Amino acid sequence: MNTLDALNQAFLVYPQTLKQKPRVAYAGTRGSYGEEASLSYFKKDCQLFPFKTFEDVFIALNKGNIDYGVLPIENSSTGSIAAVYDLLSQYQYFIVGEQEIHARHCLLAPQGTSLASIEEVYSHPQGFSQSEEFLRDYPQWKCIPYYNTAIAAAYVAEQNNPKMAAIASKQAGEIYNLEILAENINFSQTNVTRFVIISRNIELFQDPGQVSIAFHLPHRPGALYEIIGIFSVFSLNLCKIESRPLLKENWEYLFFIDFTGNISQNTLTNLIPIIQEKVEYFQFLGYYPPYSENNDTAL
Ligand SMILES: O=C(O)C(=O)C[C@]1(C(=O)O)C=C[C@@H](O)C=C1
Repeated sequence: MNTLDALNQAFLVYPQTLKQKPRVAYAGTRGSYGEEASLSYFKKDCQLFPFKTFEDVFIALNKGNIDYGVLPIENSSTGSIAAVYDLLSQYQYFIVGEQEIHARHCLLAPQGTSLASIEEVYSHPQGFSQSEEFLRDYPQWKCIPYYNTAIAAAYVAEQNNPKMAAIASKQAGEIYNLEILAENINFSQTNVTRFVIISRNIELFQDPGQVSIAFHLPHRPGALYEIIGIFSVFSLNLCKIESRPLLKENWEYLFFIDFTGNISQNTLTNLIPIIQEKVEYFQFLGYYPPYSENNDTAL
């Protein structure tokens, strides 16, 4: 089914409501930011399925074993999470919502450990980059990338070795009985990670106001300028542009755009064909309620 037909079909059942106790997949384990984002979005009324990697979440969705996936897409201080953008284009699933989480990282180690005994630190690469300034004071530490912040904390707890520490949430420290050697080590004190909720189908929950699309442009002068101009004509507000390399063509890119504005079914059915005409490839990623702190759109 083409994008417009799928979108119009979704409008027939708008607004959709979440089914009871949806099966929700996230990357991590207990105490991860992914778990926190899932529980915050689904208001604890869900069955949680933790997986090791971001791609495992897409695979579970593909198998039909779960209803929704929850994935980090962007951090306020380190920017886009490129792997998730690439997976979104690869798997062609849809964003149906978003959730923001304050990521307050801690340095965690087995009880009784001192800073001086640490030699190795485990975390997700995002945990390291968001704590870059703190880590600069300890150049002797070896930073070892791990699947996820909380999986790293669980591993350090299991090893029970005073040479090892993890960067993860305070909650992970409590769950795995680790000592908190330093708190709030993220360099930005407003460190927020934005998660997207993905589904196999387009689902339109109450008051969607943000659209995400991706496209590949012909390589000619003015191609991007012309697309950007369309948003201006429709009085739409561009919130984010990201570009990712196209694997089959060196130095060519897939552009991801998020926009908001006064968007109706009519706006989308007029806008999408105009964009499609100007691009070589178009992917509709979703029309969903933008995050707000007292957001309970899904339930
Ligand atoms: O969910 C977690 O705990 C993760 O390790 C993943 C992740 C990420 O990839 O951005 C999630 C939130 C924080 O930004 C740091 C790490």
